[in-house]
Order: sequence, then C-alpha cells, then structure tokens
Amino acid sequence: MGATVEVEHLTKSFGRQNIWHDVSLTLPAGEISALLGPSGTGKSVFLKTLIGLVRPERGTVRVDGVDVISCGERELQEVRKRFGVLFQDGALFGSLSLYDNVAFPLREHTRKGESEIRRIVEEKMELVGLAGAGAKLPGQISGGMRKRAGLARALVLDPDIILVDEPDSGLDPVRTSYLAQTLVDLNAELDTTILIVTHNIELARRLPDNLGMLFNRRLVMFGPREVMLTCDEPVVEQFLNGRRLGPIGMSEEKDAATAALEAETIEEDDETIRGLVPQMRPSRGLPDRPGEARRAHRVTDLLHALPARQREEILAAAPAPEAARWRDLHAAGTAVP
Ligand SMILES: Nc1ncnc2c1ncn2[C@@H]1O[C@H](COP(=O)(O)OP(=O)(O)OP(=O)(O)O)[C@@H](O)[C@H]1O
Repeated sequence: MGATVEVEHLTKSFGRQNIWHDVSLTLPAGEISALLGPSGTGKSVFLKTLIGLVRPERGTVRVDGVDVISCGERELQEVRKRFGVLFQDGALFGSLSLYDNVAFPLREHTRKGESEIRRIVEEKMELVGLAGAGAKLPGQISGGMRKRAGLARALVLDPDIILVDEPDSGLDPVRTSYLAQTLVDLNAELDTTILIVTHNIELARRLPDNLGMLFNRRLVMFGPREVMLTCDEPVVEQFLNGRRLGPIGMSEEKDAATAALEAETIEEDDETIRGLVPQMRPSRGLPDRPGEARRAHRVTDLLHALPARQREEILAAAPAPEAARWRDLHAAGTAVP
C-alpha cells in the first residue's frame, strides 16, 4: 500500500508574504486526493513542501511517521525516493533524449545495470503511450508528450506517493482524460497514494477520493468527495461550479462591497452543477481500487455528523450496495461497520 502523508499546522511565508498558515490534512494511504484553489494560492508551494524542497517556518509533514521537515539530509533523500513527482511542464532535461530522461532517476538512485534499466524504462514508456519515442529530444515533441514522459520518469522508482502538479496543463481534454485514467489504473494496480493539484473542475469532480481547497491563505476544507461535492461551503461551491457569484474574486478575496453589488447584479447561474457525479473507474480487467473501499468506510463514519440534507444527497447518489449498507448502519445508529 502507498504511504500515509500527515500534514500538521503547516505555515509558509516568503519574506513578508504569507502563502498559507496552519494547514493540516492527511492524505490517506492508497487514495487519490486533489488540492484545488484559485491561481496563486500556493498549491505548487504545498507540493514542494511535501518533498522538502520548500521549508515551512512551522509545522510537520510525516510520511509514514518520518517528519520530512525535521529529519536529517540522509533520511530526507530516502523519503524523497518514495515520491514520484510530475511537475507542470514535465521538467525534463532539454539536452537528454526521452529515454535518458526517464532512465535518469534509476541511474542516479539505484545500482541497476543498463539491461535492467532498459526493461524498466521501456515498460514505463509503454504505460504512458510513448513506446518507441525514446530517441526524441524534449524540444522535438508536443507538450502532451513531454507531460507523459515526465510521468514515466516519475514512475520508474515505483513510488509509494505520486504528486502531480496540474495534470491538464498543456493537454487537450482527451489527453487529460487519458492521463487521469492512467492515474486511476496505477492506483488500482499498486494502491499508490496520489495527490494532484488542479483547477480543472471536471477532473476534480470525477478523479479523486478526497478534495481539499486552499483559499485566502488557509485550507478551507479537506474531505472525501461525497462530503465535498455536496457541501454548502460557499468557497468550495463557487469554485467547483466556476461561478463568479461567491467569495472568490478576480484577485483573491472580494471585499464586502463588491460581493454585495454582485449579489444584486449577477443572476444566479442556471447551469450550476451540484452534487455527486460518478467517479472514474479503473479500466476493464483491472481490480477494484482498495482505496475506494477504504474511503467508503470513512464516509460511513462521517454520515452521522452531516446535516440531513447532505446525508440524503450522498445516500441517493451512492452505488446500490453501499447505499443500502449505509442506510442500515445509519438506521441502527451504528457509525462503524
Ligand atoms: N521561491 C519563491 N520565492 C518567493 N515567492 C514564491 C516562491 N515560490 C512561490 N512563490 C509565491 O508563492 C505564491 C504561490 O505560488 P504557487 O505557484 O504555489 O501558486 P499556485 O496556487 O500553484 O498557482 P497556479 O495555480 O497559478 O499554478 C505566489 O505568489 C508565488 O509568487
């Protein structure tokens, strides 16, 4: 199973600019989580903090119990090997072929021979649809191919945790769906912990088990998709619907006067999409995702604490066996199965 990442009371500033403060959340092992938020709210900084590239002034980041912030350099190197990171542009070395880019972590961090390296690189390149493209240079291929090569490189060390910064940047909607499907399939096969950072509402609604939202220098909420996609929290609702009406303005938070004026002049959008849409499933022939089952158990525990409207909405959208089990448990007043 992938690793659990526990973040507690994390605060980061650059000089006098506070990026976010007191962020606490747990990425459950083997589940797919997504961090949302308007541009500039520090999502990329958060990813870099998880792997110890950015040092916060307060807080802890524990990867299966090891604190990335306070551990020594040697231990940090070991923890980093557990992460596979896909940065926005793929972050490839421009002078190296795709093959050498993907092979790089294996040559750098393992003692594997070239024939073993070739086997692994070819396997990962095939997985991301780049079989046969190894000789190309990053400058000779499209942004989408660079992105997929970046993913292949992120996977060669068989990471326990995959971090993906904006899976859809530079990709068309079809390629974005393929990339998202690759992540779901990887999670189904290996039970890897995955965190993606995205603005893409469609992706946020359909891919992750858990959603978090950064806004106005704090983590507004973090929780299972059932809870987040049905909640009434204005920031989350506005963002997940891409609406103008709400607390998020063009540049961060609106002042009270602007919000009041807009409430009078902007019509409530007709096309507001609320509620739970079905989650992406692993490709045919792959096993069910164990992470999904674990999330369902957590939701069972949470149902009792939710308002009746939200509980009913979740139960109405749940798959038949789960909904029946949740209803029974709820009726019996039992939180834990
Ligand atoms: N090394 C750095 N030094 C100073 N400021 C930085 C540094 N890295 C990031 N920042 C600032 O931190 C803020 C958050 O940046 P970040 O890239 O994490 O936002 P984001 O939410 O990922 O944005 P986007 O969605 O547009 O990619 C920005 O104001 C940025 O200028």
